[in-house]
Amino acid sequence: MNRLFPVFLKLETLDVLLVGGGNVGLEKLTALLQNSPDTAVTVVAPLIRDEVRQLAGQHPRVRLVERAFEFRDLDHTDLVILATDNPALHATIKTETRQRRILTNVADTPHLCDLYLGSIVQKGDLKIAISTNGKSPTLAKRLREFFSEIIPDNIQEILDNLVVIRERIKGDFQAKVKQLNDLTEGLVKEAPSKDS
Ligand SMILES: C[C@@]1(CC(=O)O)c2cc3[nH]c(cc4nc(cc5[nH]c(cc(n2)[C@H]1CCC(=O)O)[C@@](C)(CC(=O)O)[C@@H]5CCC(=O)O)C(CC(=O)O)=C4CCC(=O)O)c(CCC(=O)O)c3CC(=O)O
Ligand SMILES: NC(=O)C1=CN([C@@H]2O[C@H](COP(=O)(O)OP(=O)(O)OC[C@H]3O[C@@H](n4cnc5c(N)ncnc54)[C@H](O)[C@@H]3O)[C@@H](O)[C@H]2O)C=CC1
Repeated sequence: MNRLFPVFLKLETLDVLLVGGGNVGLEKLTALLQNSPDTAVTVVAPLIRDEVRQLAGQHPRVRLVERAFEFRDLDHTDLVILATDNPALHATIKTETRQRRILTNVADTPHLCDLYLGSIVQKGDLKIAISTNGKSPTLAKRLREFFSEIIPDNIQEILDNLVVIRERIKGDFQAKVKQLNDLTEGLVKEAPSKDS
């Protein structure tokens, strides 16, 4: 059983610290900004890759701090992602964030993580987060590709229509729930095959 509890964070209301600006840092920053482009992210690292700089250039709330991590970087931080090439530093920072009760993801180090990043399917307002319980991020990535392919492109249209219908339906809560369930029943029923 996978005991992780999934949530959808309003990341744009939080202050995120990313320690490390190399390949792994770039991957994590990309994941954050693809989902929540206006997030305030402070990237701290002595060496920052050009791709990270480019990304920061496109996102005004990303701040680059070109020096080694200092404990004061944890002040006024809600969420920390560690992505340096220094595992001993990760362990030291994690001890401090634990004490300060700041949730922390340590890239590629499940036993130090309070949370894992998921593989994310995005189609307009629809978002599906996938976890393999840390067993195979590659399978999570393949499943993302699979779901992106099979979810119809008009899903946003369906959602937009449902918003209108949802606002229009009168009556008590139970009646509203029933109507919405009846309306959407066909969406999950298999389409009849040609010879049936
Ligand atoms: C536990 C977790 C913690 C965390 O990092 O958050 C973790 C851990 C580790 N990742 C490792 C490696 C790789 N990670 C990826 C990719 C992704 N990894 C992501 C999440 C997670 N990775 C969390 C669990 C998620 C879950 O439950 O499934 C994704 C989903 C989200 C994201 O990072 O944004 C993103 C895909 C996004 C997408 O494309 O959809 C690839 C594939 C690739 O890049 O093509 C590889 C190389 C192939 C391989 O090794 O499988 C290693 C070994 C490192 C080493 O060998 O040193 C560890 C450590 C270990 O397993 O012990
Ligand atoms: N590149 C990849 O896809 C993978 C990398 N790894 C491992 O992950 C680790 C990181 O890899 P990369 O991102 O490729 O390394 P990298 O060398 O590209 O980046 C390391 C980053 O950490 C920063 N850093 C180092 N000391 C710091 C400090 N004291 N404070 C703040 N920042 C500091 C550097 O300035 C740099 O920005 C390595 O140990 C690597 O072996 C594991 C699996 C895949």
